[in-house]
Amino acid sequence: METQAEAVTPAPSTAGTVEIYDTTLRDGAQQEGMNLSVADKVAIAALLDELGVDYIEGGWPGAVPKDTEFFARAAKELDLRHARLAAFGATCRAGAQPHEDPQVQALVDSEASVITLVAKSDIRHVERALRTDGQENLRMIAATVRYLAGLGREVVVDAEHFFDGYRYDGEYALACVQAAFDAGATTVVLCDTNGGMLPHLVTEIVTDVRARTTGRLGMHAHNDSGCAVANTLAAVAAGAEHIQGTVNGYGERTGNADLVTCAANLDLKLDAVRLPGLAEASRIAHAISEITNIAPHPRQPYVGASAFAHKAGLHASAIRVDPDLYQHIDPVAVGNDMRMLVSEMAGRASIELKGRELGFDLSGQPELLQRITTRVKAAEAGGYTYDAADASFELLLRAELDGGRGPRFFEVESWRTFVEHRPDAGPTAADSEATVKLRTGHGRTISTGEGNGPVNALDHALRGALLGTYPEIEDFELIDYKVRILDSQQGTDATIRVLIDTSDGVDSWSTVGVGTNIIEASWEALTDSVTWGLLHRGVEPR
Ligand SMILES: CC(=O)SCCNC(=O)CCNC(=O)[C@H](O)C(C)(C)COP(=O)(O)OP(=O)(O)OC[C@H]1O[C@@H](n2cnc3c(N)ncnc32)[C@H](O)[C@@H]1OP(=O)(O)O
Ligand SMILES: CC(=O)C(=O)O
Repeated sequence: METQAEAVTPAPSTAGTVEIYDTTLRDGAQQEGMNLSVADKVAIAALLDELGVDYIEGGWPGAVPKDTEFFARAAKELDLRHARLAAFGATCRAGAQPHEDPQVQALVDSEASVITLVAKSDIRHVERALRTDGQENLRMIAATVRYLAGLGREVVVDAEHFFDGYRYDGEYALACVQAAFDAGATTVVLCDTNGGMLPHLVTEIVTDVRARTTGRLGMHAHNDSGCAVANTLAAVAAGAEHIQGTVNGYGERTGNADLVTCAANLDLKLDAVRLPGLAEASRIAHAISEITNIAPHPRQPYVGASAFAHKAGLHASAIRVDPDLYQHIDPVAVGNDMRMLVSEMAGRASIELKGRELGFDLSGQPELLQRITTRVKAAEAGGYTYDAADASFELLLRAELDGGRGPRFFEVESWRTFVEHRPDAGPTAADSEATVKLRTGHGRTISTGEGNGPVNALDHALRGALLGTYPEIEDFELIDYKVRILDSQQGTDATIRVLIDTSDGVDSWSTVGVGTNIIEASWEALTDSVTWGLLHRGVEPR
């Protein structure tokens, strides 16, 4: 069987034996709510190249105007070191010739050295969606591949609905694969377009296709059965040498196979890939989340913020001996970090390891560790949550180390706040006022603040009172404020937990306050926030 067009030079693979093909910019962009600008796409492509993927599918030029522009800009702006750009499009239309089809011409005009064609391989789709017959579809595939390969392009064929098509009419699905290889496709990618496959079916089908063809096979899995990564790995085990997926698993409906998870498994566990940027994967996946403006999923395998976060005391006690006892890999391999979470489930080992993470050596101090553990458990029983408020935990730890006192940048004399309802005020007018009286080494200060809501007014008043002594707080900005009612059956007497996230433009930190009064709880979280911020700026109490 002829599997390669002579004119085609295979892509130099940076990986082991399996090629990594990213489709974040095309299939990933088909995710509900995602809308990438051309500049976003260029920025993501640069990050994907840093990750070290072999191919970056940039979009469908000729169909989506932004994608046409992407290829034009990419040629000028991107200096790709690892990856080759692939332009995606369909085979020529039924009854047409590829050189006359404007959509095929747009692929040529994109100047991408790799062209990926989506081709029907399920006879039901051929007859019902394309409204043509099986022979004509085989002609469309062969003619389009031959035309593009003849122009010196590497041609990848995505056999759409391959698995469903194979189960319905295996001979026809295989004939589509064969037609693509015979015409010069370097790779035929078996697509689980509807995402409903299970790993044992993928193993069975890919094994059969492998036995009956000789060209490079790929796998493109959607996640509708929750098995996209497993299906991709099953395909590789059965002989596929090219995998497609998207960073963070973006994609239509439930998404595509998460490419980083797939590649990390193939690299670290199966030795089938060498991804040059794997050790930067966490940063790159998060940077791409920033660009897509879709919050990263903390429980994402390998790169999620919680992927190596340990909460249970028993886990921590074993990790203290050897982190491998509770981790499947060293997080450094994917640029992630092990984190200890302090909570009601903590034991002394959790506190010792968290202390180490924060720069305190608490080893050999069992009484101190016990005191802190007891205090944490009691506070958590009362509504505090330290696994979401590292900064407040650090202040608690410092207080225990300092005989119960802890860092003090100011002494609060009193504070008060009130809300005034004025029917004639506009919607943006401040409706609250707060007064804070406190003392620093520079003397007594009284400050009044206005705000939209009493907490905002208190924040302004506290800043006003401290700014003269500690100008550093000018940079502190409250970036998130969350309130949770802990025992809602108590009605207006319920315990309230407030979590505040603060940033100084470089770092961000989280603090917690608890009380039956939302303003009191907020005040506690606010003062912890200012104290931790000053401490970490290296400021001495003045
Ligand atoms: C599985 C996948 O995710 S594949 C990628 C899907 N991505 C997208 O669809 C995003 C970009 N798509 C588009 O911008 C538009 O759908 C376009 C430009 C491609 C086509 O738009 P239109 O010409 O208006 O056609 P429309 O979208 O209504 O229908 C698709 C046409 O392509 C045909 N078609 C579908 N698949 C193929 C194929 N593999 N080969 C050739 N023709 C195909 C359909 O039969 C239909 O033809 P018809 O116009 O004769 O009915
Ligand atoms: C090609 C493609 O995106 C699919 O079949 O899902």
